Amino acid sequence: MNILSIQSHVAYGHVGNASAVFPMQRLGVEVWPIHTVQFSNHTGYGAWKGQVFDGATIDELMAGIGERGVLGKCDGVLSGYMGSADIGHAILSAVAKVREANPKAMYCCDPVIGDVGRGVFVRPGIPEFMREQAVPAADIVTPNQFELELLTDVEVRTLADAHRAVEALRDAGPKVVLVTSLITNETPDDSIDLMAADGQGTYRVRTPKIDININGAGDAIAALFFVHYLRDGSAASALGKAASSIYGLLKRTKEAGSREILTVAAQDEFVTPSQLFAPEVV
Ligand SMILES: Nc1ncnc2c1ncn2[C@@H]1O[C@H](COP(=O)(O)OP(=O)(O)O)[C@@H](O)[C@H]1O
Ligand SMILES: Cc1ncc(COP(=O)(O)O)c(C=O)c1O
Repeated sequence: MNILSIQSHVAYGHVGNASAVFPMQRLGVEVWPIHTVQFSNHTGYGAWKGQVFDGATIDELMAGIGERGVLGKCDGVLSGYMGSADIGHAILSAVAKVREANPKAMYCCDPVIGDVGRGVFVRPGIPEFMREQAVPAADIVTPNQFELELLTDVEVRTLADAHRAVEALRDAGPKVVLVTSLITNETPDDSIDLMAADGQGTYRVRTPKIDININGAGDAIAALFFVHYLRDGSAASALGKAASSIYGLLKRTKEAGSREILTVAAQDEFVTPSQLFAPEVV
């Protein structure tokens, strides 16, 4: 399997492609990473150095890959944090090129806009771009609860609200939705939920909440969910596997007291999670 992964990259630590690429490789996937930025470290540190690339750079790399004649072998495109609408347009043009060469290729869009604690943290224009262009073009989307609410205008307080919002998002285009970090009024204080739907059903996984606040978990779970969905063709199966792997990864990270997720040291969690969480139909 070959996946084109267009995301931010950091030299030190694990967010964006630096969080998503290795877990996919560890699962045996050939990954073609294109970086939208190259920073020293993630922005959670408050200071960083490096460059933001532009749409033309992505177009150029896509043209080069196209010249190798391999786009027909690309099974999927994964995108994350976009940086600017210009980069967003280049990502959608990359998706179109891949689909032209392989009509069966899927596009998984992590519609990074913000989260419940921080609010919107992307540049002006990006929320509208996600809503009007990226989400309708995607086969799979992986919003957190904040992004789900923003993209659908549905306030999610109950499980029924979550169902309504997920169906509204599916009506907008993507047939598969994974909601991360979902807290409804039914979620116990010591737990965190994930929900996934694919038209065959809607499923939930509930794991313990770990006392850790870390960057890059969303990037890794979107990558794992995408790979497992492409392989298994089932949101329930992909949800159970991806959620179990991320829980194991974060548990090991907490035990080690690390500021960065243990993408390398805890890599066995990607293949054989130490604890398996089975999805329930909701
Ligand atoms: N503190 C935590 N405890 C348990 N699981 C967590 C925790 N933080 C993140 N996760 C897991 O990682 C997933 C992705 O995290 P999320 O916060 O949505 O990503 P990000 O903010 O990095 O995009 C969550 O759905 C959850 O399964
Ligand atoms: C460049 C870059 N990409 C991606 C991320 C992903 O962060 P998070 O997992 O918190 O959404 C961050 C977070 O700091 C970042 O700095």
